Amino acid sequence: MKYISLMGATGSIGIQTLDIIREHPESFRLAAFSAGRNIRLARKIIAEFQPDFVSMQGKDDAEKLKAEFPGIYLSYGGDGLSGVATFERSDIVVNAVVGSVGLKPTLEAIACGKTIALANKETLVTAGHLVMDAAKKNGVALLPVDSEHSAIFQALQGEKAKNIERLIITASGGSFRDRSREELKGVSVEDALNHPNWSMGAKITIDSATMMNKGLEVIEAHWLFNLPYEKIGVLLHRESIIHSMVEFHDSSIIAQLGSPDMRVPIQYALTYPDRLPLSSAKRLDLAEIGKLHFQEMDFERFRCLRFAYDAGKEGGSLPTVLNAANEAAVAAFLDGRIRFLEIEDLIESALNAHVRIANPGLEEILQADLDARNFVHSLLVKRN
Ligand SMILES: NC(=O)C1=CN([C@@H]2O[C@H](COP(=O)(O)OP(=O)(O)OC[C@H]3O[C@@H](n4cnc5c(N)ncnc54)[C@H](OP(=O)(O)O)[C@@H]3O)[C@@H](O)[C@H]2O)C=CC1
Ligand SMILES: CC(=O)[C@@H](O)[C@H](O)COP(=O)(O)O
Ligand SMILES: [Mn+2]
Repeated sequence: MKYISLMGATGSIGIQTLDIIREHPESFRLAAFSAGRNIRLARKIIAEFQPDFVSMQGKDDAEKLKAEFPGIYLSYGGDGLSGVATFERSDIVVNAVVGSVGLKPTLEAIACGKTIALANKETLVTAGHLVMDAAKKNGVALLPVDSEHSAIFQALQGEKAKNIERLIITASGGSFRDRSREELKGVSVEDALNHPNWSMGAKITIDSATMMNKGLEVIEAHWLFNLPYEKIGVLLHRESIIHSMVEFHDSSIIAQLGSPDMRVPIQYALTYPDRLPLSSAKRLDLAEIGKLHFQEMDFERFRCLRFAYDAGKEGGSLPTVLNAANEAAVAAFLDGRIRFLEIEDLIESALNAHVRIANPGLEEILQADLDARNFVHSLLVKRN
């Protein structure tokens, strides 16, 4: 029996993690979870899974639930997230919150020796050096949940890192993969949220459409697999059947395939190095699929991908700024305050304005994150 702390239980990854726990009650128990503002779903999760510890984003919501469930320990805000991440009984922490708010609790969970199942890529983009150093120092396993990284992790089982030629991260192209830059000028939020292959939270769906998601994933892969950016490539693959590949020195390529279903990589992170059946997963019928398509990535068309490679290569505090500016810009787009192509303009301005810090500590990272958000907000105020 593995005891699980789930950060972000009410989101897309969180709900699918609960599906896995529900399917395997003999293997997993939900010990603690956090939610943001969705108290209705949090209430249902408590009733079904009877966890020991729950945290809500807001104090009012935590107090309401405390009155309804007096037997459960309730907390809120940053302290609550820390409480979930470090909950004594838990063996594994699934980080499924969205954004760099996931960084501090991840570091705290690592300091307590918890295994981390990481969906929250912003954590590694914001402070990959701190997270990887802490994991190494504490002997903690960081298991990828992101589908591409899970694919690479699976392809690397039994392989030696020295034999890797390069990683090939696949990209669906997102909601606007067939539109020119000219056609992107007037796209709506609704159009952008219509991902062709995956049903995901709003922020990552917009990141897929701008291709920032792939940029964040390149940086995530750099940290998880300890490879230079020159060895990490991106390939457009519209079907999202091959979730990523590893090419070795001898020219062999190992790929992981499957229907686009996040429950597969989530479950693999929870069962690793073992596997369990997954009754709900749709099996691939390759004969029915017939053909798979691949295409070179266009860095002019997808400027955010170029920003991410450049920020990752330069390192220091720049990836922190890339991520924070992106979070602020995507939130503004989702609020209807800016147009789609302005997301990349805001990020570019924040990157240009940032005064670089070579090897930032946690306080400097948190400050750079805050400053980048404030910078984007100041630009938004000026333009209104
Ligand atoms: N969805 C997917 O298929 C994939 C997602 N990922 C990554 O996984 C992470 C989660 O994505 P996804 O599940 O789509 O996101 P969602 O937006 O669906 O869910 C986010 C979760 O985080 C909670 N949350 C949001 N802000 C805060 C906050 N400030 N404090 C505490 N909790 C908060 C939300 O609570 P509430 O809803 O209650 O407000 C919700 O539970 C992201 O980093 C994403 O990039 C990676 C690969 C695939
Ligand atoms: C499911 C998952 O891991 C997402 O990150 C997904 O990869 C998004 O798809 P694209 O970014 O390739 O459009
Ligand atoms: Mn992914």
